[in-house]
Amino acid sequence: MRSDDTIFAIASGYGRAAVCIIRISGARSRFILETIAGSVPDSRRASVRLLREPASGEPLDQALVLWMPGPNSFTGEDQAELHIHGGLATRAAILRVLGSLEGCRAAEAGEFTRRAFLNGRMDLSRVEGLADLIDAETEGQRRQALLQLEGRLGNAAEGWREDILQVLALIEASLDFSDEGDVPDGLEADILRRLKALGDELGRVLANRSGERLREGLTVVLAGPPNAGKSTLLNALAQRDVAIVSPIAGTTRDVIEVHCDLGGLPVVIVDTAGLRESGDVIEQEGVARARAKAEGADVVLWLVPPEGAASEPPVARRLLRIATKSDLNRIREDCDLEVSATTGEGLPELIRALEAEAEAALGQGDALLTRERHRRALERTHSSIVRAMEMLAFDEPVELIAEEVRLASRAVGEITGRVDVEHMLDRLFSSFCIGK
Ligand SMILES: Nc1nc2c(ncn2[C@@H]2O[C@H](COP(=O)(O)OP(=O)(O)OP(=O)(O)O)[C@@H](O)[C@H]2O)c(=O)[nH]1
Ligand SMILES: [K+]
Ligand SMILES: [Mg+2]
Repeated sequence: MRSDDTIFAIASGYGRAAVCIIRISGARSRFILETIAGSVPDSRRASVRLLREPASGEPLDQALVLWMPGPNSFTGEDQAELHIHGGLATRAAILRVLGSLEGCRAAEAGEFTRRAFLNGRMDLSRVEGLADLIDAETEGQRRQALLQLEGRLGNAAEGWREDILQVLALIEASLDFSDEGDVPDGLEADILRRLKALGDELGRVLANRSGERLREGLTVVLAGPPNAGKSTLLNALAQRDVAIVSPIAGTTRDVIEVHCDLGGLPVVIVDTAGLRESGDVIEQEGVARARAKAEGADVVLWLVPPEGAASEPPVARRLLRIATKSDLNRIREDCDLEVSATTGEGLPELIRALEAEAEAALGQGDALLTRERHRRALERTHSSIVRAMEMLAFDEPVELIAEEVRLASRAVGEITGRVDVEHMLDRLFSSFCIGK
């Protein structure tokens, strides 16, 4: 695979459709339009063209054609789009012709966006925002992904990096003033103040985990004794026949997950094996998985059947006790809610309770971090800042403190995928030259 190939791909999804959009990017985009569309339309003006097989001149389709020269295109390269008719034979014919042209090939997954990143059109955080936007299944996820695509995290990370580099410049500048090799007192207070403000801010950002949860969904685990009605309730909540239901205790062994949209927030509902001692090794494994799932869950719904629960509920962050099969009219005490999956009684209340849990855990989308990757980079940034403050307090050598601050700038740069830290330092120091 060559990175200077011109690539093409269907951008509008597969299957029969009214219109199919083929996206093209690379140096031969103009040549492709000249070859199959006869001529290149005005830049960024949708124009109708008859597409022809280059060798025979035979018509392939009537299409809307776009020409978007670089560098102000999505990928930064010359780009074209063919809006063709969405029939399977039409698209197959045009893809075949494109593939037969020299220097042109089908794109790999993510290759358009990879080129956009490599050409500096998008930083890594925006690339991730774009991926999340395409995957977004709920309103909350859509909003969060769009904010990230628009650069909310990327801009914040760039701002932190600029602050860190300013501190670094001050530390390096103090080399010129200091005889003892440590930071002179006059500068030390200023540097400490800046580091402290930054450390506090990053600490606040790290404390908010709702962005990652919103991206992945709130996990709600259905747990309880065998035959409590877990699988029946899962099917009722999912409004689909996902899990096998039977009067036989020990029906469910595997962990079954269903993604739901509750009030615009993503919730993953997990059905598990009924908790009991069992001689059956497969059921034992199911029970072990059920316990592990419950322990990692955001919310456990502990299902209590009419005959009561023989075992204790698992350890959980949040636990709601749900009396099941309320149509059987047996009173259970100490339950938060009563439901009947058979009649639907209590289901709206249960859904509202879950919506409230999701709202509380996922917040209003004000979190900056949406992935473990961001968190790890920012944690390293934060600990380097804290260490640099300690080193300053202990009058350690300037060079060592500078190195620690440099580590912080590199770690925060990973969020946007910036690698040219050194270049940035060059620019900064050229405008910051003191005395020499
Ligand atoms: N009357 C009544 N019966 C129910 C209700 N929910 C489930 N049942 C019945 O209870 C039995 C067990 O239901 P399941 O959903 O398989 O229970 P489970 O907790 O998943 O059981 P295991 O997977 O074996 O642990 C089945 O016969 C269901 O039809 C309900 O709301 N009312
Ligand atoms: K069952
Ligand atoms: Mg079950």
